[in-house]
Amino acid sequence: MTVWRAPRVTGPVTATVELPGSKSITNRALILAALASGPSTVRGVLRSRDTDLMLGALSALGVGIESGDNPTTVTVTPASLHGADVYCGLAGTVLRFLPPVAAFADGPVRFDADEQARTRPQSTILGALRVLGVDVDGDTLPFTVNGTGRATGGAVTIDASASSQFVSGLLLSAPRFDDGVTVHHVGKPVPSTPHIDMTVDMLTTAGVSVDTAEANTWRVAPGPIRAVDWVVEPDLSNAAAFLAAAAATGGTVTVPYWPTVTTQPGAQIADVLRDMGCQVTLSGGNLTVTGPDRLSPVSIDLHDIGELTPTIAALVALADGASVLSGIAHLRGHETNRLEALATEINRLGGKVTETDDGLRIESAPLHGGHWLSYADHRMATAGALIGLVTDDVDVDDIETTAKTLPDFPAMWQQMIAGTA
Ligand SMILES: O=C(O)C1=C[C@@H](OP(=O)(O)O)[C@@H](O)[C@H](O)C1
Ligand SMILES: C=C(OP(=O)(O)O)C(=O)O
Repeated sequence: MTVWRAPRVTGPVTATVELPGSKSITNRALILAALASGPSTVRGVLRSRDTDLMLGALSALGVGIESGDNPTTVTVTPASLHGADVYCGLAGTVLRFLPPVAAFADGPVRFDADEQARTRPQSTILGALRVLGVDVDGDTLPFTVNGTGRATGGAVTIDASASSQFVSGLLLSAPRFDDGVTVHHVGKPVPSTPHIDMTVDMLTTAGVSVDTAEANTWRVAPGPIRAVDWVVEPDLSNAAAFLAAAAATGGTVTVPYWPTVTTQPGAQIADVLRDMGCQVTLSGGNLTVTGPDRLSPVSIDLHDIGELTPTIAALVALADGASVLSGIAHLRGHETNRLEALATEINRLGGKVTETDDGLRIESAPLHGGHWLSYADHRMATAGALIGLVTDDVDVDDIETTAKTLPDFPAMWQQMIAGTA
């Protein structure tokens, strides 16, 4: 594990930063392509730990996965699926999207993952699969889905308040079940609903009928999944850390190829930065953020966009005044307990952060250097980089963990600040 001295600037950062593909779109496109009625090409594929784990797992199940000289273009050829060992790393999208796919293998599919993944919520999707007629051994990692090549499907009621990925995972494979799948959610509100919209949108693009007329209910009809040549948008949640660098330094950062219409929750970083006093423009596909002299604090419900929390928490720790981030109790089950981790690490550098029932209260305080722990969480590592950009002597532990979704992060960050004082 490398301890990385976060590069420090004293002037405004000015840069254009091109982001690789979205993790969430890549892993959905790969699943839909693997279950489709013919071969597809996926362009703009993110190559990172989470997406390479998905590629590896699909290949182990028998799906044809090919990429030529350009690793971001992948041809996926569906095949009958067979039993396999699937390793999920710490990837929620692999942990929750692949067990339903495994129902269609003709033998046992054994799932395992990183030690840290064992505390992430998982049993909900396994219980749902049992209701849908799938034989599953175990409720926690490691577990086995005993695929038989087909499954009945039908209606299932789950509590998806711990993760939207339970809903997305069931919906992505739903058309392959004999009777389709209807998912009802009962419980506290489902977080990250834009990610469910992304799932529904991509299923619809692949010719699948999804009925969302009733609140908290998703009905997917059985039927073929059309082969689609997918083009993956840049990862807007990963873009957030770079845009936040402009906000923190009074600089200007542009991210090209910003989609005008998207289901990615990361797009909402534009509104958050505006609320903090940044100028934000979208023109000709370029999203440009210019930071203010002083950042304003914000009180904001992040329930829909929880994945942006580490970046926003780091940024509001640099603002003038107290911010409250709410609606994110479910982050305690993300890569790590993100509420505890953010409070601990910002406080270690002199910050004033308290955990609330469903979020964080972050007051302004002068920050100083120190060791920033990453907890194997890519977004904790980038949050440390952001604070270190404007704070002397911040050492970010395990910077390699950014490879979960952005393997080139240290080089991209360095390139962003090249030429800045
Ligand atoms: O479906 C997806 O691609 C994701 C859904 C969200 O999960 P939760 O609903 O568990 O927050 C998000 O935080 C995660 O990064 C990606
Ligand atoms: C919560 C996240 O990841 P995962 O897909 O592993 O849930 C994230 O990337 O912020």
